[in-house]
Amino acid sequence: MSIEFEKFHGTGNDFVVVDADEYVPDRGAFAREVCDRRDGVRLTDGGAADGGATTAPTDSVGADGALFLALEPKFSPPRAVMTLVQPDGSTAAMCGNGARCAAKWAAERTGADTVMLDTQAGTRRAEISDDEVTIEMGAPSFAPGDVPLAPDREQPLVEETVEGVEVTAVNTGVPHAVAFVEDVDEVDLDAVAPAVRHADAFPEGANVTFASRRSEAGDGDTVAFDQRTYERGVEGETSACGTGAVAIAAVARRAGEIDGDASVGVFPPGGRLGVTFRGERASLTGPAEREFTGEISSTPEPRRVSEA
Ligand SMILES: N[C@@H](CCC[C@H](N)C(=O)O)C(=O)O
Repeated sequence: MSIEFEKFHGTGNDFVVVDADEYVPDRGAFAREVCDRRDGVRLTDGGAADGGATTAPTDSVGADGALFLALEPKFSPPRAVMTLVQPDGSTAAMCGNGARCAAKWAAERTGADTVMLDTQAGTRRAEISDDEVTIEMGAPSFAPGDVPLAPDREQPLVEETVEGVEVTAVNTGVPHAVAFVEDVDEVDLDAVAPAVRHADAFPEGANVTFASRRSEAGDGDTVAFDQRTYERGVEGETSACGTGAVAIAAVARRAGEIDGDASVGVFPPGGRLGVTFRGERASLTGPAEREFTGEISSTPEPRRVSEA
């Protein structure tokens, strides 16, 4: 069995995009296989890709997740149902950069410049231009039940020490523990983030996002932050995280560090993301690009639990 895919990235956060009509009986097993940075999707010459043909390690690309997209083009604007399956086989309710890639994918198929995306975190409107996609991200929530925090917790977790790191917990579609530090590049993410990601405070886990404020903002931004995020499901650092960028802006806003209408530039290792607010609702802007298309030569079949 072989299936077609497209490889996209949003500010360096990269995804294998699969039309939901393709036969993938076990999405978790598929994502574990194709996202593997060593043995997953690989580039071959001429920009095509094949899941099993190439062996040169320098050509390995993997991905931060597999996006399954079900297009419903008969609506105006067109809609797509987005499901993100992560490299560990788990499903995430929302992905800011993945949603921007999904919107670009749907726009390329339909010619529309507005797309509605149905995610597990809600329906999100996306506006697509030549080089950027802006997506509505909803209202970030600090409420203990929304993050979620431990069931006996009644107050938001704000500037509290969790596993040695002072964090604020917010849900921007998925949970984030946000820590402001002097310099994100000084943080040993692999050493400190896993304990926070798995802390009892977060019964469903959390993405761990570090931020430091830049002394100057540019590009029309009112304020700018550097970002590094350790992602749940990837279990490592990614080049960018859209929900993390919104989380930084939301926590800074809650702390009164930025004005309600500020245009916030967030700089993960992969580039720049823009965050703005209309009332309590956030929007996320950044580049989304198709890198190449290909076929994956084998589709993992569902495994019995005893084989897993
Ligand atoms: N990279 C994403 C976030 C994906 C979900 C996350 N790993 C989780 O499990 O919550 C983004 O751009 O927002």
